[in-house]
Amino acid sequence: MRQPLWSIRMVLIMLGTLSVAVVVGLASFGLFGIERQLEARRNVVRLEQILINHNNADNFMDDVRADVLRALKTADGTNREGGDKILAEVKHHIDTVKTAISENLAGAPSADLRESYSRIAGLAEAFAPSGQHAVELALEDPIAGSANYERFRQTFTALESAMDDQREVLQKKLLGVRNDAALTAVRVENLIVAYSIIGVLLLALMTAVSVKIAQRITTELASSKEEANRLALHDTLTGLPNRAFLASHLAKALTQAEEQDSMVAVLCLDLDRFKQVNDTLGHPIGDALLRAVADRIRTCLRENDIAARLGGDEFAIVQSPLGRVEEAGTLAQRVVDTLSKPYVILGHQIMIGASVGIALAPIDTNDAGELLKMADIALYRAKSDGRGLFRVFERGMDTKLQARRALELDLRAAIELQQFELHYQPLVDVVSGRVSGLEALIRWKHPERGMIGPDEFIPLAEETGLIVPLGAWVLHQACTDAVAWPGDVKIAVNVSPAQFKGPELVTAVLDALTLSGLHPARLELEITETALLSDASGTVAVLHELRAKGVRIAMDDFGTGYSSLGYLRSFPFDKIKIDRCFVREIETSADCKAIVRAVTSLGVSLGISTTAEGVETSAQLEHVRAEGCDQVQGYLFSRPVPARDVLVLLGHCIPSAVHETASTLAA
Ligand SMILES: Nc1nc2c(ncn2[C@@H]2O[C@@H]3COP(=O)(O)O[C@H]4[C@@H](O)[C@H](n5cnc6c(=O)[nH]c(N)nc65)O[C@@H]4COP(=O)(O)O[C@H]3[C@H]2O)c(=O)[nH]1
Repeated sequence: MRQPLWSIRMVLIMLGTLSVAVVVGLASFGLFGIERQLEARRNVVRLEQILINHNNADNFMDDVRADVLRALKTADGTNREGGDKILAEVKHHIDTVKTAISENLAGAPSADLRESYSRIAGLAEAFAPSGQHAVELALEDPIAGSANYERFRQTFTALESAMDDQREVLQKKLLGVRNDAALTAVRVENLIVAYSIIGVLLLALMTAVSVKIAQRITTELASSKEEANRLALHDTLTGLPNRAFLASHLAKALTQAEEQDSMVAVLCLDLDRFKQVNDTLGHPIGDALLRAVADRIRTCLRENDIAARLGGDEFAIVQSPLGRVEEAGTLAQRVVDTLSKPYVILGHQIMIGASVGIALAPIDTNDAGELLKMADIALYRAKSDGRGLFRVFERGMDTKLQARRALELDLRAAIELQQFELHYQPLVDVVSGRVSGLEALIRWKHPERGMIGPDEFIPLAEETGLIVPLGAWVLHQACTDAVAWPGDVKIAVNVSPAQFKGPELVTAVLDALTLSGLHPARLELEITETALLSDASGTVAVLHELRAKGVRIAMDDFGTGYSSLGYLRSFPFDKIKIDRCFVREIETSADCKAIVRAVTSLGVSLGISTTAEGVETSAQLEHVRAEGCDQVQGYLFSRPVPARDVLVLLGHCIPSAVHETASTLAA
């Protein structure tokens, strides 16, 4: 966009400069031409004036000659008075001649004229006394006067012929300057005409160029307006239509469907695991992945369907016209399958999935906004049902969802407001009966609902990613509380599989240890086998990193997963916690008893200690102890207690509970 505007500016600047140059040129030329014309006129006038002076001088010379002749004729010495009068006239005429000649000399416009006039002025100087002298002598002695007249006549004739020659020269010169003036006038006129033509042509050229530029600017403005409109309705990253475009398209599709008695489906889709990709591999890869997803979605559509990006990793499709409800399901499944295939982005092999929610018009509603909301509700259901699938909106879905959404909002606020507290449940050493550790168990002190247990909000926190800040808080709080306990008492903290997905876990653990000052060997992290299910190698690497810092790692809820034994091989755990479901039935179920036995003996052979969870009765304690468990945990010893009661609990309750049992057993 910048390039054309620059070139237009350059053309305008060049044309402007050219026009100014032409105008200045024409003006200077006009002034110059006028000046030359005036100069030529001045030369003509000057020469005409000289010629007039010249002719005057000539006439006066004739008068001098006549006066002198008259003086000679009347010279008889008797008429002295008349002679003096003639002499005065001669003097007067001679002065007039000399004045005219010297004026011409002064005003001569060229060097040659000046030179000849100075010669003539010399002759005039010589002729003046000879004329006077001739008259004076004639008055006194007519004979001598007559001889003297001869000398006067000669100087006079020389002057006369010089004057005649000069007149000829003057006339020729006058003719020349007149011609010159006429020629200059013609030339100036011609050039003015030529320049006027150039000016007019330039004006025409400028007008044409200006029109062209104006046209170009108009076209560019129109196309940039078009581009702005396109940008306003499209997502810049993927090129797909955006939410505004989708809304207007959906409104049109709904009207059309009503007229044609057909249906419209809205499919809202969300990418599974996109956030992790973005967080771990960086935004450039996240962006490239979104572009690839958009391309794949395009391939799933029919001609009339449109897909839009609503923001982040959320997309929507409007499928219209729709003949049968099943068509929406087919499209949704196609999208899920297409998007779940592996991607190779900038050398990274990436696997993500997609969940889709569908709402239908007119079955669910005819309102565009409502339809989008319903598709979103169905999407939410698809995600909570396990992801990688689609769900069609059903009445009643929204009530559950709204409750879930409300809980999510509450949970976010609770993290901000720190409405959580940790309770601690002792882990008792079977042999010594000592409390060798405590497990931190989170509680939510809800301002309206009272104390909420972790089962109600931990899954939601895991799903929404809120487990990351929440887990960091638990680690920090547990370590801080544990510092106040006796040095040989350990603290066990649950770590969710979701906490392994980002890079934050190691930092959170190390920060908690550093800030609290707790020795790493006193911290035990409890992880479930689910953490090892996806991206096992990444999780194992994190576990090794933590173990290298001195932190202990325990496998929690052992026996409830799918391939527990296999996971035991993937990492050298420090402890196995046998799930309470086996302990609960240890007295009645031979299987449970056998499993507890198998796990404890496995622990012995692998060098891993074992803890029995959920020991509620002395009989259960008796059994797990007989099977070889090292540690026990359960309501028999204590329910989880607030931090403030831990020291009391460490001092009194537990040892007596175990010792009682121990002595019972001994007896
Ligand atoms: N019936 C019965 N139950 C017993 C007995 N002894 C202990 N329990 C309960 O068993 C759960 C033991 O923790 P868990 O298996 O790690 O199971 C925990 C753990 O998976 C999770 N959880 C708790 N706190 C946290 C936390 O801070 N972070 C994470 N990620 N998960 C947590 O929530 C689960 C439930 O915790 P709670 O409700 O506190 O439930 C606790 C505890 O109160 C017993 O004798 N009988």
